[in-house]
Amino acid sequence: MKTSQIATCAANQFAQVLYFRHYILVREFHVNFTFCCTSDVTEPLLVEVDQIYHLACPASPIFYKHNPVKTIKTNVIGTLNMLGLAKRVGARILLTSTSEVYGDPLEHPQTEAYWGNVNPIGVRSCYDEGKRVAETLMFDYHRQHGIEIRIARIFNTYGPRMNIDDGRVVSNFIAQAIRGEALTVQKPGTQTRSFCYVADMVNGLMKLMNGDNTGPINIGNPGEFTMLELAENVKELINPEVTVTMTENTPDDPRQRKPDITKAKEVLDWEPKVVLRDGLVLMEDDFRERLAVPKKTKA
Ligand SMILES: O=C(O)[C@H]1O[C@H](OP(=O)(O)OP(=O)(O)OC[C@H]2O[C@@H](n3ccc(=O)[nH]c3=O)[C@H](O)[C@@H]2O)[C@H](O)[C@@H](O)[C@@H]1O
Repeated sequence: MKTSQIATCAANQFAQVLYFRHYILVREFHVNFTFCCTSDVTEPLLVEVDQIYHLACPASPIFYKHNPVKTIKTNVIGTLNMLGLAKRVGARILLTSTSEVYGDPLEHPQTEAYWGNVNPIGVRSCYDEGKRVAETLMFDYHRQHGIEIRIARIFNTYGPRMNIDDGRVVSNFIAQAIRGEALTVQKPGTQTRSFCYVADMVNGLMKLMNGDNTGPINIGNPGEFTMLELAENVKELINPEVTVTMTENTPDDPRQRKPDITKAKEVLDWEPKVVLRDGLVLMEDDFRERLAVPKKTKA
């Protein structure tokens, strides 16, 4: 029996990420996937589906901080609408939550049992607290109405087809290196992130959707890098001639982030396969093509 699925997307900037996720789903995993990107999930959606990938929300801090009211509406009203849809048609719904629910974590690495350290009134709160409310709504609908839910906590995803001007660190550094511009490391540069290649991420999401566990489950790559280390890797792999410049950071930037993926391994039999240096090269190829800057051939 064919399963009909939709994926939601609320903002143009996230559509790029969603697009390549969808592209990989269809081309690499050969699933039956009806892509239904509404212009705005804060409006009700009337479709008949079996599975809902609720991905909607701008994910780049620059974009979500640009319109915080719209961001939190997407997380709260958008999630309510998608849960309403799931209830009406009896669909299973997967929410892409985020490592941001752990805030600036005091536990390291982060397990799903950690409740987080989040500023409720800061400039990132529209996203962090928005996703926390979205998780709450998912579990309330599950307990009260018996909706089948799945929650993934995504840790920094990167890969080909990402918006070149997305503003997040991997796309920034790769575009800067290709253009021969200085890599902008935000201070202090010792803050860490764990970067997961998009194909690994999509594989994890699909296993979660089609498995038996509600989650929340961390989906991420435990390889942890400081932003200075990331810059050095990009420089070495893409353009050894570029410099690294230190720039001002933004409020509430988490100082460390690394997923404990024990649960994903046990429950989903999933772990990431692509190491950062391989993923960066795959992303470089795609960015070079779109920026029309071919790789220099050695003389
Ligand atoms: O994937 C996640 O877990 C979450 O992380 C992101 O937030 P963040 O990790 O802060 O994403 P970036 O903007 O890529 O920043 C990562 C680090 O790089 C630094 N950075 C960013 C941009 C830049 O040009 N240079 C630079 O050093 C930032 O200060 C930060 O410490 C977003 O909030 C969400 O997309 C997502 O849910």
